[in-house]
Amino acid sequence: MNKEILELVSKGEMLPLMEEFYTIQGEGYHKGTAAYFVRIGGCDVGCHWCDVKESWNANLHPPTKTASIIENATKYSDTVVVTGGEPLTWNMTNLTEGLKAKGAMVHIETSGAYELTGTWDWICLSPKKMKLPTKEVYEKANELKVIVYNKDDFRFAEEQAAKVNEDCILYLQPEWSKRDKVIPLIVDYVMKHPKWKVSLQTHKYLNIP
Ligand SMILES: C[S@@+](CC[C@H](N)C(=O)[O-])C[C@H]1O[C@@H](n2cnc3c(N)ncnc32)[C@H](O)[C@@H]1O
Ligand SMILES: Nc1nc2[nH]cc(C(=O)O)c2c(=O)[nH]1
Ligand code: SF4
Ligand SMILES: [Mg+2]
Repeated sequence: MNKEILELVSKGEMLPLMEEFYTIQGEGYHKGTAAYFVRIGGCDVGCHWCDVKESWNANLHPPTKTASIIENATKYSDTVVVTGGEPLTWNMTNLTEGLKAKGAMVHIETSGAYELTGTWDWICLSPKKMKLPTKEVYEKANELKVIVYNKDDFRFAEEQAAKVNEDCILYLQPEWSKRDKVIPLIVDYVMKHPKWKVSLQTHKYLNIP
């Protein structure tokens, strides 16, 4: 990236866009609802089971004018889900304010590991052990979505639930490759601890993006 582009990216006026697609939100509270997904490249959290590792290296994704992302997304849907990669790697103020000015509801999928920028109608916080969320995102999260890969993740889930605000909706989501093993554990756990709900990656069962 040349100096001029780097400067625009640092201001959030350009963003490394990996892909964008109109689909059905597969996970969490809004699952089943049509939404336009904007996937921004760049993440150094390093989850070994991440299902979009191709997103990690921001340099592989073309710096794209935020104004054109906004223009395009709002043609498809009045709900835009910003994901990645880790969207909070970047300054989200421009993108979210532009989308909201066009009347869109703006959601984020985030690990919460970096400063919370942008104005959001819905924050899905999916915390990761390697890089814990910031204090602000625990206070503002609308849903907490903990990925269950092994039994220790139930302990981690409770530790994270103790940090979020009291209105935050609590989900346990099986790590995809371990689903056969962990789904029975999650079902059992949710029946014993009904403040939690199950979230599945329903788009993978529907064979949609
Ligand atoms: C790819 S991440 C991108 C957004 C952000 N970096 C994050 O982790 O929240 C989108 C969502 O997918 C979840 N996820 C990623 N890989 C997964 C897997 N193998 N099984 C289940 N959920 C997964 C993440 O925890 C997150 O909730
Ligand atoms: N359909 C669909 N729903 C999703 N919910 C969160 C996703 C993500 O990767 O952030 C995702 C995704 O990739 N596809
Ligand atoms: S934080 Fe999100 S994008 Fe980054 S490695 Fe973990 S699941 Fe993947
Ligand atoms: Mg996904």
